[in-house]
Amino acid sequence: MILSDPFQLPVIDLSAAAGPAPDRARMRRALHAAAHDVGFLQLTGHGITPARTAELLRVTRKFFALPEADRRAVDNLDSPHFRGYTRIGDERTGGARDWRDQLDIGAERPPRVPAPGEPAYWWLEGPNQWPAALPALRPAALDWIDRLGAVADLLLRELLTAIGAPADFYAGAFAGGGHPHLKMIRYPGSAPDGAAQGVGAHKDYGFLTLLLQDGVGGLQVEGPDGRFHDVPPRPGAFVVNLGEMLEVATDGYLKATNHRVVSPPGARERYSVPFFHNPRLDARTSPLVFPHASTAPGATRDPDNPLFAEYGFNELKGKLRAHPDVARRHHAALLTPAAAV
Ligand SMILES: O=C(O)CCC(=O)C(=O)O
Ligand SMILES: [Fe+2]
Repeated sequence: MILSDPFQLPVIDLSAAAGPAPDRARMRRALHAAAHDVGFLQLTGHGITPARTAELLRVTRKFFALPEADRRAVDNLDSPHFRGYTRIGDERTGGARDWRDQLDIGAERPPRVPAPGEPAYWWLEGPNQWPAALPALRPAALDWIDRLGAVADLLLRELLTAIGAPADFYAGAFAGGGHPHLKMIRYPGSAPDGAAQGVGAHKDYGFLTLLLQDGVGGLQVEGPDGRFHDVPPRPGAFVVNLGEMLEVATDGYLKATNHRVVSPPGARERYSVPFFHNPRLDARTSPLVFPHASTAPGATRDPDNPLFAEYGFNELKGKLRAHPDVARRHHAALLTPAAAV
């Protein structure tokens, strides 16, 4: 007998949002269950064409194929805004080294250096660093941010409707475009010491993450049994997971789920591009008004990972922890937990 894998992620076809009412209702029921029970799903029917997706992966691979000097020309050590290139082994999750390199990109905005008394999270706003050796990257990345922002916005509205909340409850938190974040990532195979941590177990900081992964695999999700389960790549689908803000907003009714990436074996490379649908830095995530609020179990309480309702503090916590070299170089004064908030 073949047992079905209980961790096969639910597949949600977002095109049903514009379809006949019965299809829409069925999709919303499935979305409600996925967000409440698992916190992860595979998203199809999102309207991003295979050609556009292939082009983004092509430009991602090209960036990592540039000579090291061209990648180092946009080193994130030179950005107080945590933008640019992080070398393999310079990022940390759960206190241990991640074996990946990456390019961090956000909305292209002028720097907003916090004045005395203003929250330190304004450091997270600022210009990107674009690789001069690959001019095609900038338009491709900014276009992807726009398009996935629109998909994520629709998905969030469908999710809020699905659980009985007003669809536009968080419109104010995203006013002006929110604080989107795109990460182009390469996992360059196994580390020389044999450690398998591509990226360590973590939750994402914001509302929703839409992940494009290539065909290699390695992403794993923590199940209710506390074990990590593979999320096999599904061609044409984005892996979607809920971030800490939705867990905070719903007092744990919706789940931000731990996930990690196991390094590909040997010298095999894996590429992925998560898009993080984050609200404005100064958005205070108000508790969601919805009919299931009374059954919410409470958000996770982990002394090593406090959850902040004001989004900017939640992201700043993560960035200081993940990029200690950038933090030491530009933000030494923020390195005590009390200073960061
Ligand atoms: O590369 C992946 O598949 C996941 C990456 C991830 O979880 C993250 O960067 O937050
Ligand atoms: Fe993540």
